[in-house]
Amino acid sequence: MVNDKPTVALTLGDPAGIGSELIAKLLSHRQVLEQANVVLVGDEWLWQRGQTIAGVQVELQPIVSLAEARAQAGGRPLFLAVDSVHPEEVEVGTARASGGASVLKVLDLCLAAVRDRQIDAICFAPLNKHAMKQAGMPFEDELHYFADYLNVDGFFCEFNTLGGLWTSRISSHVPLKDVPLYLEKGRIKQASQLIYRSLQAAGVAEPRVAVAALNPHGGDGGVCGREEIDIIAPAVEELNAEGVPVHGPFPADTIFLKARAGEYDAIVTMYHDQGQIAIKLLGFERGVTVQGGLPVPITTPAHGTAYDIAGQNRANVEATLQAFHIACRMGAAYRAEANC
Ligand SMILES: NC(=O)C1=CN([C@@H]2O[C@H](COP(=O)(O)OP(=O)(O)OC[C@H]3O[C@@H](n4cnc5c(N)ncnc54)[C@H](O)[C@@H]3O)[C@@H](O)[C@H]2O)C=CC1
Ligand SMILES: NCC(=O)COP(=O)(O)O
Repeated sequence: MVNDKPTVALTLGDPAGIGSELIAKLLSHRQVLEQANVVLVGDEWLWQRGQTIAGVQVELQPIVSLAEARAQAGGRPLFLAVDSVHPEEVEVGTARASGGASVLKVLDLCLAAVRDRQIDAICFAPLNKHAMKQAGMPFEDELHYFADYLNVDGFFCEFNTLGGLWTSRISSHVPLKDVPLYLEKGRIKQASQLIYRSLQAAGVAEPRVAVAALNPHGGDGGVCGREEIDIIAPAVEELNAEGVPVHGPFPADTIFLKARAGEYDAIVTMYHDQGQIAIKLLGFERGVTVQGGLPVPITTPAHGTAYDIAGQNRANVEATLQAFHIACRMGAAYRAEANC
């Protein structure tokens, strides 16, 4: 029987990491089933292993295709079993091509289903970019893979969220030495516009967005680098002139203090660790990554595969729970948009 809840696909992530134990813990939370029709997509043996590690037992209802997820939803979480990797191909705590290929196979199924509106959102357990590259993924990360799969031609970037604070990025999973190559006025404007509009769509009428500088002390008048003067400040000025009121550039080592004090809703960061170190220090257990700029909702915890603790039942499930909550909210909006 079809109900009003969003239908959210969960995946087990990289089979050598903490994903399967996290999803077992997640599905043992009663509130999860109240929020959404959940469909787990993954290998049966890996799901069993996750439950054993987590010390939980959750009854699932098998389905044979994501096309039946909506109609079958109602009671227990649904389970679409796939054959993506075998136990002997997995060494816990080690990145392998077999693990990367498994992740890609499962994600492909989910991407097609969310694109075709058979489901409303994806929340994936941590994957491993090294393993995915070993499996032949030709992109810098999964976000580029998703964008390619979904034929996205606009700007996209990861958003990292912690409660009410969001970040977007000019550059992401690239070597630090290449970061300046990404520092273009156009990209800064697009990353600012994307987070501004996304916050508005999420109900923040007038988002307060700050743009971080690149260099120490915001370049210190040009003696510590000129990107602020030549690129970032002109981008901010143009944005303001075009009706996107963002502020900055601000020295990156202190702007998060202002955000923590509640002065900003979002910070546009110039590179991965500039935002992630701050966000993870502010709340490692609660951080979520939202795949920004895609036409479909996809979320994941901000932490990774944690190979060092995989299989030990030490993985904290809180960030996965938060990622699931956000997937539910975004999935409900995605579904409502289709019904308009
Ligand atoms: N959601 C996703 O798919 C993400 C995937 N990654 C990928 O994960 C892989 C490993 O990345 P790392 O930089 O080593 O970061 P990581 O987050 O996997 O691990 C960093 C440290 O945090 C700890 N940790 C992580 N999650 C935890 C949890 N839930 N509970 C308790 N402790 C936890 C780990 O034990 C480790 O000591 C990389 O391939 C990266 O690309 C990274 C971030 C997000
Ligand atoms: N898989 C999501 C992801 O990698 C996001 O986290 P981060 O690497 O951007 O920190």
